[in-house]
Order: sequence, then structure tokens, then C-alpha cells
Amino acid sequence: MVSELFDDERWEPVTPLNDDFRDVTYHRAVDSGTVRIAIDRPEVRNAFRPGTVDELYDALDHAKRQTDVGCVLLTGNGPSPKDGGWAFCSGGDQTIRGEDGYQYEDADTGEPGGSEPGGEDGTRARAAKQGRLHILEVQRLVRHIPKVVVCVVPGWAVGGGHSLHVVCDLTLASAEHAKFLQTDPDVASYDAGFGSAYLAKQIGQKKAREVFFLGKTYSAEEAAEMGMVNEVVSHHELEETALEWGDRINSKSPTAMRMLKYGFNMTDDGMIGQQVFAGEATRLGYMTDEAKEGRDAFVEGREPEFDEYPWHY
Ligand SMILES: CC(C)(COP(=O)(O)OP(=O)(O)OC[C@H]1O[C@@H](n2cnc3c(N)ncnc32)[C@H](O)[C@@H]1OP(=O)(O)O)[C@@H](O)C(=O)NCCC(=O)NCCSC(=O)CCC(=O)c1ccccc1C(=O)O
Repeated sequence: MVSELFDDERWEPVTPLNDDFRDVTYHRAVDSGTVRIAIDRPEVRNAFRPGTVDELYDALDHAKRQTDVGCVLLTGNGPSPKDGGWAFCSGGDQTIRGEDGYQYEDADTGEPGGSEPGGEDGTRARAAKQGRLHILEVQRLVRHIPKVVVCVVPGWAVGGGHSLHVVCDLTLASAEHAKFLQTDPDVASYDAGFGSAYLAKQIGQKKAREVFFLGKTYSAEEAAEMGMVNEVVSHHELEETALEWGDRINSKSPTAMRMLKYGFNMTDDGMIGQQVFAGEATRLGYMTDEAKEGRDAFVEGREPEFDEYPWHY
């Protein structure tokens, strides 16, 4: 069983990635352009270790390159076989946190401090022995992937898991089990980027500071009232609703959705936001006859003839 909320008949595994993954499951809907990426460590509330982050990144990067996919569901499998608890993600696995970040485990001993699995090249293996904080790279990919990323929260969203939900485009939460909590300062961590500053854009400065400075636990309803959750549905309807959202998203114009996402991002993302939006504008420009004339003129060794193209206003 992938997860108690997972409907086998609606999904097929994305191979070979799903088969190779240890901490993440990766599926594609059988009848729509929606993919489901789930952290699969329910026994530790889906805490992420470096390998989990690698797999999240690889699944998202794969999804990014599927031109018939418009919606990514990011979720956590459950419940915990130990105690039945549910989680989206409880952040970085504190048991393998070293002095310079989260550590890969040694392939032989299973102890923290080993090299990246499969890293045979000496340089790569040495580099991987350093602690990692690359969940931030996953955050940036969620931010920049030209798809709508829906965080589907079946339980706890805590610490770096809370930050991951914040950076997703939309959040859908289980009425019964979703709970939102920021523990970063309890374990001397601080997401001073999207997890806090962008959260303040969503729910306001006072509330965002409350989330971090008081560390209260919020129910799904409270989180929705604050504006960081879009909708709360009963637990057993969570993934079905998520798939419906996927269908709704996939029914819209891919170009419009992409430009809207990058438009929403742009004011907060500075020059990178402008670069991403402008890059997509350039792609649209390339699709015009006017741009083709510029290219053809160069290739044919002649002056470009732009007279017939209007100066739009
Ligand atoms: C999530 C809890 C609130 C759940 O509480 P509860 O339901 O009572 O369950 P527990 O019995 O506590 O937990 C069950 C089981 O899971 C283990 N576990 C839970 N969370 C973690 C974890 N994060 N790491 C390791 N193990 C975990 C727990 O020990 C239990 O194991 P047993 O063996 O069964 O006893 C509660 O569990 C809780 O508060 N968890 C800790 C949450 C936390 O502090 N997370 C880390 C926050 S810091 C972070 O995520 C940094 C992320 C990061 O990389 C980063 C770096 C740089 C900038 C930004 C970031 C960023 O924030 O993204």
C-alpha cells in the first residue's frame, strides 16, 4: 500500500524513478496530466533526510520536463505504521543533522556521515560528505516549475515541512488530521526565506511572526482563516479533491497558467523573477513570424525586413 488515501486505480508509477526511490513515491494519474509526489517516511512523520531531498528534486525535475503535465500534487504517505499518525512532512530529520547540515548515511554502516549513494567519482563523494541544506533547492524548483504545485496536507506540516507547504502554489488540507506548526527556532533552525518572509506575504507580518515566535499549532481551519490554506476537506476526500483540482488546473491554457505563476512570483523574486518571466516572454516572442524573420534573415545572410510588423500598443 502506497498510502491509505491513495487510490491504486487512479495512478500508475513513474518508472524507473519510482522503483529506484527509497524515500519518495512518484505516480502519474492514469487519466489526466497530474502527478503525485509523496514523501514516504511515515514512521518519522515524513521527515526528510538528504536522500529524500534528492528524490524530491529528481521527481520534480522529471515532472517539470513533462509537457503534458500541468499539476503536481506534493504530499506525504501515511499513516505511520507505528502509531497511526499522519503527516505531510515534519522537516529535516533531526537525528542525522550534523554541524554543517543534514548528512547522508554511510552505505556500509548506515551511520550518518557517508557519501552520496552511488557517488563513485572521488570529488562527488567528497562533496557529498558535507552536510546538506538542499531542501532550499527543492523550494526553488517548486517556485519555478512551470506547473501548479498543490501541497496536499494529510497531517502535520512542521518546520521545513511547513516551509514546503508555504512555497507551494496552493494548499489543500485534511479537516481531521492536518496541523501546522513552526518549530524551526526550537531546534535552532531558521528558514529566513520563503518559509518566513513569503509566509508574511500570505498571512501578514503579525501572524507570520506569531507562527515562528510563539510556535503555536494551528488546525486546518485556522490555517485557512489565516490565508495559508486554500481549502479544508474531510480526510477521506483529500486525494480525490486534489485530483479534481488537478483536472480543473489541466483544463486551462498552459501558457496562461505558466505566465500567471511567473507573474505572481515576479514581484517577490527580484531579478530572478524578472528573468524567469522575461524568459517565457522571449519564448512567446520566438513563436511569432516577426521573430522568425529575424532568425531567417541572419541564417540567409540578408538584412531583416520588419516593415510589415506593427509597433503594438
Ligand atoms: C511533527 C511532530 C509535531 C509530531 O508530533 P507527534 O504526532 O506527537 O509525533 P512524535 O511522537 O513526536 O513523532 C513520531 C516519530 O517521528 C519522529 N520524528 C518526528 N519528526 C521528526 C524529525 N523532524 N526528525 C526526526 N524524527 C522525527 C519522532 O522522533 C518519533 O519517532 P519515535 O522513534 O517513534 O519516537 C513532532 O514529531 C515534532 O515536533 N517533530 C520535530 C519537528 C522539527 O523540529 N523539525 C525540524 C525543523 S528544522 C527544519 O526542518 C530545517 C529544514 C531545513 O533544512 C532548512 C534549512 C535551512 C533553511 C531553511 C530550512 C527549512 O526550514 O526548510
